[in-house]
Amino acid sequence: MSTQDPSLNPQAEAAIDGLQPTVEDPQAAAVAATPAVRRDTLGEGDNILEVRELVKEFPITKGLLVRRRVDAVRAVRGVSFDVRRGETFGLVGESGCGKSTTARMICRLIDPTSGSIAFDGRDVAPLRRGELGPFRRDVQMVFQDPYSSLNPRHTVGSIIGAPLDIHGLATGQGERKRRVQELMDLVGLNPEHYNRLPHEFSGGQRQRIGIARAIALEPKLLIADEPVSALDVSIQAQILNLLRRLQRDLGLSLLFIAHDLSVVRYMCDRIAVMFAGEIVELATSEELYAQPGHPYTRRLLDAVPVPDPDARARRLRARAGASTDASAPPA
Ligand SMILES: Nc1ncnc2c1ncn2[C@@H]1O[C@H](COP(=O)(O)OP(=O)(O)OP(=O)(O)O)[C@@H](O)[C@H]1O
Repeated sequence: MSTQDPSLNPQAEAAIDGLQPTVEDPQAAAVAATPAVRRDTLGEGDNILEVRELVKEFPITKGLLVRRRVDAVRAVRGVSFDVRRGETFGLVGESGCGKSTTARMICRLIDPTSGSIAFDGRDVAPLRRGELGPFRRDVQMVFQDPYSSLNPRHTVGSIIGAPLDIHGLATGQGERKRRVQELMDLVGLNPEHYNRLPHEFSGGQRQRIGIARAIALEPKLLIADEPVSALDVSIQAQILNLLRRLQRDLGLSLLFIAHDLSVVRYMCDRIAVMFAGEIVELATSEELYAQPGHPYTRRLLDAVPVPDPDARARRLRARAGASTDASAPPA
């Protein structure tokens, strides 16, 4: 798989690919068996993105000389949702529920098995690599791990400037440097550090580099895949504030992916809760927190830390049954 971006360390993909399936859990099966409550709002409003019945199966093959498909991991099982222009839409669920796979399909980093992805009114799911040019400019991604998603041998200037080069948007070296330094300033980095290498920056600063690279092409939709999970708690709020400010100032639509409902609540207008490759609930932030409709959502809410002596017991209860394995999902 190629993203055509030399500044993107292949480990960024490997970090997502290397996920280990979690242990199957009978309690999780009981949760999944409960009928899904859907306060769905499909088809309303001015949508920048419309995802319908998106499916991703990863084949499981056997054989040394001739690979035979024996089964498939159904990572995403018919997911549908809309992202409205200018809104922050949250996709939340535990590790392994299919959030990153959904994001990677929407960006067309991987091909969907079936389903449609309408961006700005046009279905991009059937487009071939060579036909994705303008779409690649309009949809950009911020990755989870700022340590492995930046090429350690490239300077910050070349990392942030790479999308400008690829899309031929910088007319000369001076113009390119001016634009990159403008972006560095916008995300709170010192423009003087243009020639520094990623290892000279802290985790939070590296994530700012990743964000500057993602907004370099002035995208319409930014997909942030767990952008603060790898950062110290003290730094997380700074990066979330930066994303909120950019979203507001640049008029971005934001698809925000997280496993932590407390983070999503702070960021999002509407939230979709994913479980075992499906969306089990979709509601506005206020609705979801005031009246969670699905038992799984209630368990995720139970896991949110609260300054309460009983919180630990609730967290342990939630953790006891909160793992899913997409290769052997609940019935
Ligand atoms: N390339 C792949 N080949 C086979 N299975 C895969 C592949 N990529 C992901 N999976 C499986 O698909 C399921 C969903 O993975 P995905 O990375 O989308 O989950 P996630 O919700 O984003 O988790 P996390 O929050 O840990 O990133 C997992 O069971 C994972 O092991």
